[in-house]
Amino acid sequence: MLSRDERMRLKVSSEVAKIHLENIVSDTFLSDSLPSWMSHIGQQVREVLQTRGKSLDNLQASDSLSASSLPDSAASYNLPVLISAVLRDKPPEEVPLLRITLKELLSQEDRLISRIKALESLAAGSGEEVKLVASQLQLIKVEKNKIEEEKFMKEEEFKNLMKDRDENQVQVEVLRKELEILKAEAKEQKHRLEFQHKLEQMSQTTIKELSLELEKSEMTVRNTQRALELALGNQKKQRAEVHHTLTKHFPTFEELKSFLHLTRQEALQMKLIWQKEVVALQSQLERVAVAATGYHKVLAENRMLYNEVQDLKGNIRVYCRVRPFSVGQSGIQGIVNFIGENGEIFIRNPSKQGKGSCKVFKFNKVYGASISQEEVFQDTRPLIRSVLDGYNVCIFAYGQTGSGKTYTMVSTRIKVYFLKFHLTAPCKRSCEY
Ligand SMILES: Nc1ncnc2c1ncn2[C@@H]1O[C@H](COP(=O)(O)OP(=O)(O)OP(=O)(O)O)[C@@H](O)[C@H]1O
Repeated sequence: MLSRDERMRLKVSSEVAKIHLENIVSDTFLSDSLPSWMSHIGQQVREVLQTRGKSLDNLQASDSLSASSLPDSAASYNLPVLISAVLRDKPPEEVPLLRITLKELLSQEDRLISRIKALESLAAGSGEEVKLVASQLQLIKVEKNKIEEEKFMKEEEFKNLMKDRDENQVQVEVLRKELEILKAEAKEQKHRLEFQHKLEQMSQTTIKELSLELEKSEMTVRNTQRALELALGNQKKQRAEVHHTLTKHFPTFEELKSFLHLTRQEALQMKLIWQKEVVALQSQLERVAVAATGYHKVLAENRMLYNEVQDLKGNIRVYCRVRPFSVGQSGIQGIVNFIGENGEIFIRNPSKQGKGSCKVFKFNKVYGASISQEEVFQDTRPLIRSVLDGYNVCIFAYGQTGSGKTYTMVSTRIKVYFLKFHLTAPCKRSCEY
């Protein structure tokens, strides 16, 4: 009797074999490239196999049957019947080909049956295998524990390695920084050395230049020495010549000496005379100085009196000047009727008749239209003198536009008029503007 598990395993094996056989048959007979009679045979084989499959299912369903109870030649037992059934209707020329194909099918079926048997034997020995597998499982568990321990150890090692790596990284960082510092120092040293090298080069060139200059100056000294020696020789010669000349002209020198002595005596006498004259002049100067102080006093008094007179004449004086008609106004009749000698001017009003037709105005002085600039400036002369004496004076012109203010004040001949005062140099400087 087969157990339920064994039967299931057998069913699976037979299903696999069936599918395999079906595939072979369909590959062989149902291809589109085969002739129609071969496809027909394939179809018949499939049907036969399906009926066999059904019988197998029936076999598994009934518990009274066992796989071992099947005869070994069960498949071959049915196949000859099947072959004879298939070949019965076929023409004789197709039979050999079909026989070969069916032989192959038979051999494949045999192979499948032997595989089913092997599977049955496997199912029989499964208990022992389970035990084997359990022992192997135990061994595997032991191995697993070992592996886990190893794994733990490795993890610990890994952690230690990581720690070491971190420490090493820190050290590497420190070393890198030190390396950078060393690099910077090396760079600085390199710069310094380069600078020193340059300095050395410069100093070498300077030394060379100096040595050249030294050589030049040595040459110059030698030349100068030679020139000096020459000059000394020449000087000696000249001195000898001078000595010779002196000895030659000695009598003339004696004459000159006596003449000089006489001249000196005369000069001394003259000096005495001049001294007496200077004393006399000094006394005269003192007298002149006394007279000058008196003169200055008198001059100051005179100035004071003069300015007092100016004050008495009036601190504010008003002069009137009548402007002549210009060239284009020759046909117009003037309104000035009469100019008096004491500063009166009579103005006529043509729009009025009788008493109110003439008005009289009084000034310090009235200048007529024919009066020249010199005459006007002559009257400012006393005021200019007061300015020179240190008094403040202001002269200004007043009148309507075009009445001749600028003409009167800033004549081109004003400078000429100033020169007529015959001023002393310092006064002249202060007056010119
Ligand atoms: N006494 C004079 N004789 C001849 N020409 C004169 C006289 N006075 C003025 N004029 C002429 O009259 C014109 C006007 O004179 P000026 O420019 O001096 O007037 P003003 O009063 O200064 O005028 P404004 O107020 O516009 O400056 C000028 O052409 C000037 O040469």
